[in-house]
Amino acid sequence: QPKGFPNGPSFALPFIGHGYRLGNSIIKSYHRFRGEYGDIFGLFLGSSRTIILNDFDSIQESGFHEDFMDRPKFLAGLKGTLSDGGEPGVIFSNGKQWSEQRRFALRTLRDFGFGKQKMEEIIDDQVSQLCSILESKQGQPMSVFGVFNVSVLNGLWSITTGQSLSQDDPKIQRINQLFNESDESSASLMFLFAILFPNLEKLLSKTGLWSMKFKTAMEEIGKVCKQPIREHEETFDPNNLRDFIDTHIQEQQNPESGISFHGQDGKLNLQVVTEDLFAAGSSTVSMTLTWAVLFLANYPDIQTKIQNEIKAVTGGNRVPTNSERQNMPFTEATIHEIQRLANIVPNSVPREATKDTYFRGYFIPKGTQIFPNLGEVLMDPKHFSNPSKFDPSRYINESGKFVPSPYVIPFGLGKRRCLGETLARVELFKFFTGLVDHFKMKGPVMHLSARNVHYIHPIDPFHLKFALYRIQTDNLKAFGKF
Ligand code: HEM
Repeated sequence: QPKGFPNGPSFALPFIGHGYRLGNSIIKSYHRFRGEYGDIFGLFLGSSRTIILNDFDSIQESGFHEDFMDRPKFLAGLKGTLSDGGEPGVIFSNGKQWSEQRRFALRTLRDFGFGKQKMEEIIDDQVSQLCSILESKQGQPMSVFGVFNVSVLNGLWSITTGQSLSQDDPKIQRINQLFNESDESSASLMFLFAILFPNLEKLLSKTGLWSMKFKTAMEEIGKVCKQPIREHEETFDPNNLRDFIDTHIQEQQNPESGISFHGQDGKLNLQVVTEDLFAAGSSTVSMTLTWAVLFLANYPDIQTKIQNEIKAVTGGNRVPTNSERQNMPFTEATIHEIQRLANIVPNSVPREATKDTYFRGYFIPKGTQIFPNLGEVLMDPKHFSNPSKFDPSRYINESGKFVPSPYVIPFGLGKRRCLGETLARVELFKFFTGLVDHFKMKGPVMHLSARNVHYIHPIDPFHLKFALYRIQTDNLKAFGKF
């Protein structure tokens, strides 16, 4: 490594770098390296020079460091290329076009409300459909793995396209299947292989010997998203903006809008931003909810406490509204604690140094990948006493108020922090209270300690399936729409 670069493990091998030192859990290995080399350590992931940031202060500072704003180019060109050669969309885009599309998407999601369709109503509808499906199981043991996927996807479909689909609609079922395939593929060794050796991957897929499922799934998701965009372009009415897609089309027609909305670039950006919302906003929310069920099933007292809190706020004949959250400190605290321990995006999304630079006294050469290791902060004993313990009461002060911890950072920190945080928080609250209000969740006692749960790669479906066993739902009550 160059002089002044953060210390880290020695002996990187050609092509795989320190891959051979990571064992079967990257999360555990990083924890060990932090103990050996300190809060910031360096290593080679494949042939990419990388630094891993493991403490709150460095993650926060890096989030605002102007030389660390870009995403790495390893999936470059996957979703098409803009006229300046850049990446479209938000997740993997960079520079001016990233900031324009991000600002637009943030604003549109924040002010969301098209016609009579408010965001909360869309989510309520999904919660209600899901509860009916679970009720139809009549308390029989069932696996909750994947149960939330379609509801969350359906909500996103409504927000982006304005169409409300039923749970068994073939389109939404297909998107769900494709995302499952792409999640499984991106958790596999072959995915790593394809990223390390892109040319070989291209050759294999051209000859039909092997193709990266992640890529084919994402391509098909792209095609599915194209259809409603085409329909919206044909029926667009500037006086009646129906949804996210319409709002983007309006921006494309506005001569004063940013350059990334103009011409073919504008069309490609709409396509990829829509896909990005699906890609970033589906399994993150549904996996968090799945972990929520796992924790609730293992802590029946907490379940009862939340049921009582819901009853106290609503009088027991409806589910709470999003604005009633402030009167439900224990529910808020429990969701906060679930997000801390579920650790859904443990290493966040990587960024890249755009030039040779200095960070906290270290020299960081251009092209270095930066991974904010959020999981280390979420479990840091400096910030959480007995961090392995599932304990929502740690966020409740003496006067019974919910006090969120600044160190619970599942959405990341800085200028590229999660764009869908507001939506995710509403979804988590609505699905969570809807479920607890309807069902008593029981499951086999979790033999895994919270620390072990934390170490399982949360979006690796095989591991989660292994951890979840079966959860039994007992019908408590069903009223009105809910
Ligand atoms: C529990 C749910 C969620 C979690 C834990 C989560 C977490 C994250 C994290 C850690 C990042 C990377 C931040 C960084 O690079 O600093 C991210 C980025 C992003 N998230 Fe989320 N997310 C969630 C839900 C959502 C939802 C619902 C949406 C949208 C519908 C969304 C859209 C995005 C997008 C577009 C980015 C890229 C932002 C950028 O590069 O500027 N996420 N998310």
